[in-house]
Amino acid sequence: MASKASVGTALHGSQSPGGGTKPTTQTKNVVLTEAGRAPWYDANGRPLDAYIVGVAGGSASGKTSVAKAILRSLPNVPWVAIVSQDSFYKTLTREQSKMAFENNYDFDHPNAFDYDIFHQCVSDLKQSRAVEIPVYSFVEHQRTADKTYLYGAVVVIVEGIFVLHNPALRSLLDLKIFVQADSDLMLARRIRRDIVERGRDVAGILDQYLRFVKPSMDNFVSQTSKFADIIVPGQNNDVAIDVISQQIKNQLESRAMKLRHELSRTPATPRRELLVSPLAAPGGSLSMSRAGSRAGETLGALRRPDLERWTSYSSNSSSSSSGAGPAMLALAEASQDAAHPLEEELPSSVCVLPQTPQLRGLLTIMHDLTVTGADFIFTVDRLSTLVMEAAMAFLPYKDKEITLKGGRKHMGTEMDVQHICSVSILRSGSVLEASARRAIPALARGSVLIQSSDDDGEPKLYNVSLPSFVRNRQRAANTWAIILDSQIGTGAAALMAIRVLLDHGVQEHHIVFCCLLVSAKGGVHALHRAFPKVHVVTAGVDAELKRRRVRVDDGNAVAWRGGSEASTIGTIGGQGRARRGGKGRGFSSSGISDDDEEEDDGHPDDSLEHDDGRYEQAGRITRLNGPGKSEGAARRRTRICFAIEPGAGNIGDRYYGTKVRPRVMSTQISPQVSRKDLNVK
Ligand SMILES: Nc1ncnc2c1ncn2[C@@H]1O[C@H](COP(=O)(O)OP(=O)(O)O)[C@@H](O)[C@H]1O
Ligand SMILES: Nc1ccn([C@@H]2O[C@H](COP(=O)(O)O)[C@@H](O)[C@H]2O)c(=O)n1
Repeated sequence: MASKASVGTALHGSQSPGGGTKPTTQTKNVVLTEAGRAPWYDANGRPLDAYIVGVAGGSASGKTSVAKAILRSLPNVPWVAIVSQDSFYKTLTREQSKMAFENNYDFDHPNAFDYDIFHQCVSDLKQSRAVEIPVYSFVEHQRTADKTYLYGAVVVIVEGIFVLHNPALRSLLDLKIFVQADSDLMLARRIRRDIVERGRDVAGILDQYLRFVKPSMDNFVSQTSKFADIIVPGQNNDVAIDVISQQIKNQLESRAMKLRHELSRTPATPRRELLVSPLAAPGGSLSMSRAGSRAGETLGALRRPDLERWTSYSSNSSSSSSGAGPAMLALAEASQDAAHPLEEELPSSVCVLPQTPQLRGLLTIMHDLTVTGADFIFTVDRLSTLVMEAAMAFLPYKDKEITLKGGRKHMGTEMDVQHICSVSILRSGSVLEASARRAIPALARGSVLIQSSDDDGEPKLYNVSLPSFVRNRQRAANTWAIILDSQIGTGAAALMAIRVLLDHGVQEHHIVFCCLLVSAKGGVHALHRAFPKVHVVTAGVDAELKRRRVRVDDGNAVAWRGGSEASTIGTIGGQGRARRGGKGRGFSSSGISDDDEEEDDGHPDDSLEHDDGRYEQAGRITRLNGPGKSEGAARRRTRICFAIEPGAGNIGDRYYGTKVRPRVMSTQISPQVSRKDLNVK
């Protein structure tokens, strides 16, 4: 008889093999994802509100059915969640539970619900935070031990008999709907549903209906219809659903963010190209002979301001000591031999490994597109190890007494973290994973799959996979997270990954971002502006972030320079728009004009575009269709993207030996519910 509600199971009652009916598991907390989630935060990293729809009405009026119909009408909205008020019934005492099984407990009084946790949950979802929703069993009249993890919904539909009753809850709703149905229709539906899905018998249903359900409808529920923006009939409501879905689409469109170009803007710092990197010498030659030859060329090292910042954060944390300070200071002292020309060009949160001749040598191999795959992998692994070792200095340490030979005591240190995980930005972040685990064997692994949209170049979040301690808000607050990515260009993916962790409750100063390469003129500035407490540790810095025209190869952006693949960080402009032959929507909000995203400007495919609008051809040029192309296939097969210069190519692709990005057509985030489960056509 007992049946636990869990997400992802059938949403409707089913026939038992014997032909009779049996109560089935049912829950209404579902998420359906069809596409990646576009940025849900502004350029400062502040989250924008999710759109919250409230659906109230009498029991069996059709609230859940209306919620599902709205969900079906929003196929292009990536993540839509339905949350049921049932999840927030108060926990019953033993006595109350006995009453419930005897149909003597009033589940239709407003006091039957725990509005505090209900409000907190909806408020968290509105602020795009991850939540864990209680799972309720109508058969047991209790919450089960399970919880449903929910994260990433762009639209949240909250349904329940008292959704419009509580003023605080009402104030969270962007759209208020009341479903109206005749009481005899509601009773007929309820009898059938409660027998099939909730394990009840007719006598009990009628008894409960007359004593509690009907009076509640008359005294409380129907009164709340006056708060509704729209009254929807409980049947034949297609037109109403259309109107509602159009309203939601309009609202979402007006909130859409365009961040990529904004993040790629060159910060207003003086040009010091000769001082930026030995790899950024005039003409783009990779000059090892310059490595370490002048103190002025040394890139920024782990710097004292970072240590002070770290120390002040860690002293706020009760569990941390400043044990890492001395280690960091030692590293910093060792690199105090030179003034760092990039200090002005890199934000203080970016820590660049001391540019020793050895490190420059490794960076040179990584930048060299002619090295063998084995050499490249070997080099990337070594660089990853160096980066990870440096990153360890940002973790908290505490005193630890040990016993030496002969019984003497000695005070040492040990890492002081409750939970720690790596989060790879798939897939190029995975190249650092092995080194991360070598440095911290207990490291739990997580990942986020972020890809640039073919349509508008914006980063899209397709999947989030985090250890269970990050999915729990309390434990997430005590978690340290090391984000792994091979390079930071515009900073768009980095910003998104950090936002995901913050949404789960990981503290900003507990996040360390590890990468092999950043662009001095790229998104690290935007990253610092948005999240100044996140430390970025990198092996190298390249000078520029360049707009580059790339060929589109089967949906993957491939940039060509001298016949070799260059590093493409993100794209602007898209196949879809070009195929339609128009210029598409301008990106006025991000400052990109239609001219910026035009598909044909008469320039070669691998030309670099300077800030002043000049174009430059570098290396041997491989033209796709020759200069001056204006129509047809060439138009359809190029787009603008951003690339780090000089760049090391797509490090993930070079490491894994293919330039094909993981393609995600549609994906689901936990809980796993398919359109089929929802009977979505
Ligand atoms: N428009 C409709 N036409 C036919 N049956 C419906 C309709 N809307 C709901 N029902 C049925 O009524 C029952 C209760 O509907 P539901 O949407 O679960 O109501 P509520 O969430 O308000 O309790 C379900 O068995 C459902 O299949
Ligand atoms: N253990 C419970 C809890 C609630 N109910 C009834 O459910 C109704 C609300 O759910 P709807 O899907 O119908 O909106 C409410 O009228 C309660 O009487 C129950 O029977 N047992």
